[in-house]
Amino acid sequence: SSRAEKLYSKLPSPPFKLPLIGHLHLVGSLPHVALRDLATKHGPDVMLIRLGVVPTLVVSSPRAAKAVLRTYDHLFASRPHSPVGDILFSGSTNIAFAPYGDYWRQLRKIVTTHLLSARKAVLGRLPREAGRNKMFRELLEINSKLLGGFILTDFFPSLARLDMASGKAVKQKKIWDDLLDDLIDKHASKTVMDEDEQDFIDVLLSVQQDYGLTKDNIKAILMDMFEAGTDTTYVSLDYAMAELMRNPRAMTKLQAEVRSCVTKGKEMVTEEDLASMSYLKAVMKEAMRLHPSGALLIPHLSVADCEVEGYAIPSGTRLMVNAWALGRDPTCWENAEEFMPERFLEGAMDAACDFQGNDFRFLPFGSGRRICPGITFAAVTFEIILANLIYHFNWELPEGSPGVDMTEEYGIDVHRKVKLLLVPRMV
Ligand code: HEM
Repeated sequence: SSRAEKLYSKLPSPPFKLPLIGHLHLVGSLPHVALRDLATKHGPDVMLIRLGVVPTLVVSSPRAAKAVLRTYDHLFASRPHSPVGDILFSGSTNIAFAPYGDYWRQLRKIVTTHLLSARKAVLGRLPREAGRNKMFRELLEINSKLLGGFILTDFFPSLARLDMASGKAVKQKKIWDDLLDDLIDKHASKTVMDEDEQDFIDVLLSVQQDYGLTKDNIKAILMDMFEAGTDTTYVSLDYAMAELMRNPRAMTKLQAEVRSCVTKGKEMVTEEDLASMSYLKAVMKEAMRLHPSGALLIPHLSVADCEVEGYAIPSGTRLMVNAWALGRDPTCWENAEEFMPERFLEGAMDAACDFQGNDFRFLPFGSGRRICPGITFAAVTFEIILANLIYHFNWELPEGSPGVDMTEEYGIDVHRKVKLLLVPRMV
């Protein structure tokens, strides 16, 4: 509307806006980096960019992040409509894309009370038929590209039906459907079992009637869990290993801690051993500070007018919070670009910093109503896997390796482009 346009025109905004595509040409292949650089010059707290026809508020300072994710969290807790999300998640009926409202609230309740409270690993109990895991990985990778937030359909809604991404999404959805229908049917025909043996699918089926979920709803939730619960954790682990290989001093320290905290002779590190591993937890935080896999979180959408940093923001504004930029802001972190897990240890400067959304410099899981519901699950998974990798092996780069390549690639999660190739040596 012309009123909204008037308000948008008052916000700081980068120059070089083009007709139709807006600032899209400035975003490039690594949007979190490009947006940080643009923000530094044109709007360090908030700036307005036009992605195609869509006005988007980009938040890049802790103070502004606190305004949109705490003070006005309730007003920014919705999601923009995504044509690709509609196709993949049957009308965006998954948690991550559902608009703010009763349906979303109910799904959050289901996952927090039934799925993520218990210790159930999503992939651990999937059938391991040949080829299936590989197919899952490929599906997840394509999904990630489709959902990354910088695809044409999102910014030129009128083109949605013509766009390639939609075509790909339709194909993609068909493959997911076949896979999930088969899994759900197999689970539905199973006889009652021990509660401990239930996986995510069993649990969802057991509450399906209470919550009035359709099969399509269940499939959308499962895709969310696979998407959010596997790649993000895996990417964070990959970054932690990559940083440890680049920082042998930190690796040595972690090895010493892990090996001393586990009872001698024990075969695996288990959850009970983790409590005393403070350096391990610091390594996890530091890897996520430098490499939050959701670099720009998931886009939010405002549902009412409000004022941020002195600017009036109209209802219906898309919001991106640059968590990657917050974690590297040289004005709020000492040696911001360096991998220094020590900063999070007791007695150090950032000892009190957690990733529960209370410290607005550090938002790898977001904050407020849309905060990741999988934090605890992700942290335990991360710690247990990294601790076991370190407990059993010394890791080396292959002979003649030029070192670890940290080049990034953007998708719904930001990941390293080149696979990490390491040689394990039994301890
Ligand atoms: C290291 C691992 C993980 C990271 C870095 C991560 C990060 C995030 C981020 C940044 C968001 C968006 C927050 C926002 O929009 O403001 C998010 C949302 C979400 N995450 Fe995670 N996540 C991880 C693991 C998991 C796991 C293990 C699960 C579940 C199995 C999960 C489920 C979800 C769901 C369902 C949402 C959408 C929430 C909503 O829109 O209400 N995540 N996560």
